[in-house]
Amino acid sequence: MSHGKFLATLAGTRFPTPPIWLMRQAGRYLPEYRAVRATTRSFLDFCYTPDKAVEVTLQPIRRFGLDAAIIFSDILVVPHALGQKVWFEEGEGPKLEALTDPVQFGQLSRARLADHLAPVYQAITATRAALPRETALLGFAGAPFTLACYMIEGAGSRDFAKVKLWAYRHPDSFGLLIDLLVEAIVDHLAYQVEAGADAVQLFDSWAGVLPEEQLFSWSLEPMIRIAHALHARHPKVPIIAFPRAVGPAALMYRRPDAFAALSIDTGIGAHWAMQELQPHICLQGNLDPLMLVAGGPALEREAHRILNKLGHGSFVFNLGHGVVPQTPPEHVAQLVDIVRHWKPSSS
Ligand SMILES: Cc1c2[nH]c(c1CCC(=O)O)Cc1[nH]c(c(CCC(=O)O)c1C)Cc1[nH]c(c(CCC(=O)O)c1C)Cc1[nH]c(c(C)c1CCC(=O)O)C2
Repeated sequence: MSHGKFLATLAGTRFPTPPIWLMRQAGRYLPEYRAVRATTRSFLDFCYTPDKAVEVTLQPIRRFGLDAAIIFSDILVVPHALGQKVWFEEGEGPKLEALTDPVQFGQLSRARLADHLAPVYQAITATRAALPRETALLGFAGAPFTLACYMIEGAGSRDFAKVKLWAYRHPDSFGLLIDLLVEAIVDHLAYQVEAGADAVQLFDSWAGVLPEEQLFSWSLEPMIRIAHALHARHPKVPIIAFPRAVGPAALMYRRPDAFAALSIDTGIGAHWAMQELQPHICLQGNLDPLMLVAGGPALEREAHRILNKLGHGSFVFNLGHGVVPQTPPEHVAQLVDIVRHWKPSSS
C-alpha cells in the first residue's frame, strides 16, 4: 500500500483537493530548525548526522501536516562523495574546489559513494519509521547539469559562464563528467529508495541557463537515462523532474515514460501549463516563494488562481522554488489551510 494522497496522486488518482508539500520546507525560516542547526558548525556534518537530519526532516511535518517529507540533505553531497572538496561558508553558500582540467574528472570515483553517504540512508530509514503512514518520504539528487555547474564553477554563479564555455568548447570531456554523474546519481537514488524513500525528485536548478539543443543533451537526456536506469533497479519508484527556469522548453520534459511528475517554476504560466503540460503528465508547483513571504490576501488570491487552473487535473501543490529564510511560518500554515479548503467549483 502507498503512503497516502501524495503517492496516489503521482499514480493518477484524483482527490477533491491536491496534496501539498514545499521545496526547502525544512530550513532557516523555522526557529526549531535554527536551534538544531546551531548545534553543528559545518553544514555538511549536520547533513551527515542522522539524528539531526531526521529531526529537521520531521519538523515541518509536525507543524503543518504536509503530505510529503523530503529527507534533509543537500545536492552537493554527491560531488563530496565522489571525492571533491565541498564546504559551506556562512552567509555565502556552497564552495567547491573547482574542477579546472578534464584530468581531474578521472580522479573522481564512485567507489566510496555508498560508504560516504551511509548517514543519509540511515536518516531515511529512521525518518520513514517515524513518519505517519499517510505521509510520503521523498529522496532527491541534483541533476547532472546542475551538479556539473557547481563542480566546475566552484560556487554559485549568475550565468555559469565557465561551465557553459567548457561544455560548448569541449563537449566530449563535458560528456564524460555528465556520464560519471549519471552513474553516481543512479546509485545515490537507488540507495535512498532501498533505505525507504517512497519517491525521488531530480533538481535541475540551473537548466534554464542552457539553449534548447544543449538543454536536451545536458539536462533532459541525462535525466531520462537516470530515470530508466533507476527504474531498471526499482521499477515502480515515482520520479519528479524539476528543470528550473526552462520556460516553454518544459514541453520537452513531458516524458511519462521517465517521470511521474514535472515540477514547474513560477515563470511558467498556470494556464499554459494546464493546456500544454497537464494532459500529458502530473504537474507540481508553481507558487512564487515570495507570495509565501507576503501572506494574507495576496497569498490567498494567488493560491486560488493556481488551484483554479491546475487543481482540477493531476497536480501536487508546491512552490516554484524553495521556501526562503524570511518566510513567516504562519504563512505556511495559512497556505496549507487554503489548499485543503479549496472548492474545485469556486473561481
Ligand atoms: C541548488 C541546490 C542546493 N541544494 C539544493 C539545491 C536544489 C534546489 C534549489 O535550486 O534550491 C537542494 C536542497 N538543499 C536542502 C534541501 C533539503 C530538503 C528540503 O527541501 O527541505 C534540498 C532539497 C537543504 C539546505 N541546503 C542549504 C541550506 C541552508 C544552509 C544552512 O541552514 O546553514 C539548507 C536548509 C545550503 C545550500 N545548498 C545549496 C545552496 C545554493 C545553498 C545555499 C543557499 C542557502 O543558504 O539557502 C545547493
